[in-house]
Amino acid sequence: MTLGEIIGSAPALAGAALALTLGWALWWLVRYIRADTMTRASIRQAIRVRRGWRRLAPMAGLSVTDKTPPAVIVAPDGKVPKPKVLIPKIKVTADRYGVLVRAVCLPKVSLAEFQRAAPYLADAWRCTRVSVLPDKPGQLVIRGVRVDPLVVRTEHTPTGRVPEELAVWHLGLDEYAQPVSVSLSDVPGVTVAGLPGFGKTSLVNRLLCDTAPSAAIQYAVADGKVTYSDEGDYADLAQRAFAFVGDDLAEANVLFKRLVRLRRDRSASIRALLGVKNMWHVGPSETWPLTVLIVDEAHTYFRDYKGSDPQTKKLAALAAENARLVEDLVKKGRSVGILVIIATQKATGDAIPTFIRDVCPVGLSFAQKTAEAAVVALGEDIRNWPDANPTALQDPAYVGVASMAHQGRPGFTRIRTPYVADDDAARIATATAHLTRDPADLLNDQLTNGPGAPVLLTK
Ligand SMILES: Nc1ncnc2c1ncn2[C@@H]1O[C@H](COP(=O)(O)OP(=O)(O)OP(=O)(O)O)[C@@H](O)[C@H]1O
Repeated sequence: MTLGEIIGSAPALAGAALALTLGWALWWLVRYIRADTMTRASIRQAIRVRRGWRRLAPMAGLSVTDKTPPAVIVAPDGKVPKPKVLIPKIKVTADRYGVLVRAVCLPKVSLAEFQRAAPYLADAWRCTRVSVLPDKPGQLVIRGVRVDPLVVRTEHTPTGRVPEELAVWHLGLDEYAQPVSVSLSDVPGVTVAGLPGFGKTSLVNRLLCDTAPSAAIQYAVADGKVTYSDEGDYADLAQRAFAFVGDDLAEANVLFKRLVRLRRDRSASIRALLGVKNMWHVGPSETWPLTVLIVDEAHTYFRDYKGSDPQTKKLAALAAENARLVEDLVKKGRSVGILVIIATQKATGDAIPTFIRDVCPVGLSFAQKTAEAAVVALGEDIRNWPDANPTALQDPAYVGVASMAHQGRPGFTRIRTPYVADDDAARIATATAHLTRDPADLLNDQLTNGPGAPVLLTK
């Protein structure tokens, strides 16, 4: 191409560049207009972060001076080039809650330096909270939240579709608006505690609504707050449960025994029927469903009855046996696909006996009144994490916010759980009621009609 031709095509090139720029600007404008108010504010924030980065980074100690002279030591005019100040390259994206900044590390400007600078970045970016975590090798991800995700109420409308992953409980958003979920395949027991009216039922509703469309899960409910199944929080969900008991200790005892028998029978037959020792190696199925026992207002079933009259003694014996049976399910149920969820609003040691609480790998607590109650709910370690202590969640703004302990990980995570309306829960339960089966019947069917040698079941 000759110089003349290049000069001749310049207007066309300039036109193409202008069209591209206009197209890009239009795309951004449409994105901005279509976004909700919170996201718009974050988009403006992201622009400020990008614009101000070159000045802010050196001031926050996030730059490094490259003193090595370039290949040409002395420029033609005789001046020695100045050492170069390098600053980490960043890429900024925005969402409803704030900005996500990916930064490339430099020598001596890495995770520790960014973490040290986090409070300055939070001030400069007008964020309530900034966290810095490693991303890919040599890269970091900085999360800055403009709005505290814990105080923004969210809602969840269940789809009624079979979940892609049954054994995942999507709990909500953490304090950096990142989704938090727990894998139920690793979890034999979950405890949920908290003052009345702070969101325990809504949390359990979400699990039920999201998983109920699958035939590979069955539920049993013991609700200590009611006497009959048509009362209380689980009234609408009862149709999707293969067993339901109210506050009668003896009835609960029968249900717990029934489930311990199922646990034993599954243990005895799992190798013959599934060919594995752990159900999670093949996953739950319609014939071997994940069996979830929900014990709400657990205090009713486990509390310490004191007194020497025959009636009190009988109740004390039943309560002690109930605790032992539930402990059996939590300790030995995981590998055969039994999960126990224990909820309580009482914050005394006998609401969830410590020998049960300590074998539940996941513990959640909504607001609590006292430090002792927080320890009862989440264990002694919560004393070392004052920021995450559920006693700090008593403000009405924190209805629906829980602090979570996850065994195997240090510390606690605070989670904004979404509200699930009772009507939605009822709709899902009605639509999926036909999937309800007793797992013990399913097991017996398989043993009678299925492959493998007959297995001796417990009496
Ligand atoms: N995640 C949430 N987000 C916003 N509001 C919520 C949330 N969960 C519950 N609420 C509000 O709090 C009210 C009580 O919630 P919920 O019944 O779940 O509390 P609870 O802890 O189960 O109480 P109780 O122990 O008395 O059963 C709900 O009707 C709703 O208005």
